[in-house]
Amino acid sequence: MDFPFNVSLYFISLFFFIITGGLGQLGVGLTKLLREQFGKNNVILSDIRKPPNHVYHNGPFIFSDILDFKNLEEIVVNNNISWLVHYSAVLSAVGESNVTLAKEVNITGLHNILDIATKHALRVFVPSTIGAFGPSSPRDPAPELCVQRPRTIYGVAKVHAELMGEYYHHRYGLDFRCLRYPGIISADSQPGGGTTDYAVQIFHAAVKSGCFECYLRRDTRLPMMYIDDCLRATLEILEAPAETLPSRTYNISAMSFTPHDLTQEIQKVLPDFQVTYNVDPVRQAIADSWPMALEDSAARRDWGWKHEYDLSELVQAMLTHVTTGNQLVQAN
Ligand SMILES: NC(=O)c1ccc[n+]([C@@H]2O[C@H](COP(=O)([O-])OP(=O)(O)OC[C@H]3O[C@@H](n4cnc5c(N)ncnc54)[C@H](O)[C@@H]3O)[C@@H](O)[C@H]2O)c1
Ligand SMILES: C[C@@H](O)[C@H](N)C(=O)O
Repeated sequence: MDFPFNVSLYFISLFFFIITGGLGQLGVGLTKLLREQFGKNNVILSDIRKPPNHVYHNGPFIFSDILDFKNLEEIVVNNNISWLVHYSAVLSAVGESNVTLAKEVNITGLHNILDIATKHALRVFVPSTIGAFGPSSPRDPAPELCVQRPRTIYGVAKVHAELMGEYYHHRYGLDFRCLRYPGIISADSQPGGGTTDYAVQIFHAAVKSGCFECYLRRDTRLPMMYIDDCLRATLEILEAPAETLPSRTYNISAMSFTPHDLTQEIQKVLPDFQVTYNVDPVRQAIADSWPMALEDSAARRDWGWKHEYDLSELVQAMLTHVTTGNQLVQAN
């Protein structure tokens, strides 16, 4: 039978997305990717902050505080939302300096998201993190299933999110999907107060001043990923047919490195670049409790996950973006 239009596109366009906490390091990039795939007006970016002009003019933006249940529910209903990507969070370092806020946003906020998603039959994506592991988890690598006793409020809330999402999936049939992201490295968006932020800041310092003071010890090895890989993985798990997902929470991995490894790789391009170390005991203790690598064979097997950026490609991409971005700023 012939159809007068492309049936797969027709079905795809039935998805309407909202991204919570979308003005952070990851949300604007994911919004761009989703809009390319599902249409500009079918993806609403939301946050509690005012967006910069280029974001405001690029597609639908709305104020949404995840702690305001009624307001969020109204947005979901009025916009016929079918997919909720939950990016709002208080990250690891900021969480330790404001535990009350982290509990509210990362635990109470998550409850609101899961209840609204269940009530209105939404699909929901909630990212987890390497921070969901703790000092008693296997560290090199951390498998999908193992002891998870994190020592940060951020990590405790993420384990709670994984378990609650999976519980709602089994109990109420909620289509819950979750990836444990490594530390994410991006050029044109700034990190929001985590332990892995140094791996973004170092590139800006290398290009701007040629020197950087690192708050982690030179031998602190952590799993990391370039933002393009992270966002593509996210799109891939959103698009994966439900029957291909025997798990609802997957590790994804790309590379692991120390500040010293990263410095040496940057020095291949900028030989005069210098790094000094001034260890912050809070962030060092967090990093020491996290895995050095993630084991991600289930994602590779179940939905074909494959990273594209290793350390050398990451450094080339970041230096190119940061340098070009700086030149654009100077030219304007
Ligand atoms: N960036 C990483 O390296 C990384 C790694 C692992 C997991 N993750 C997870 O990915 C998600 C996105 O991370 P990110 O780096 O973009 O975070 P971010 O800290 O940069 O941004 C979080 C956003 O949440 C918003 N927010 C805070 N309170 C809110 C509230 N009450 N209502 C609505 N929005 C609120 C903030 O305004 C901010 O824009 C988070 O869940 C984070 O835990 C990030
Ligand atoms: C790793 C991740 O969850 C975040 N970048 C943090 O350091 O808190």
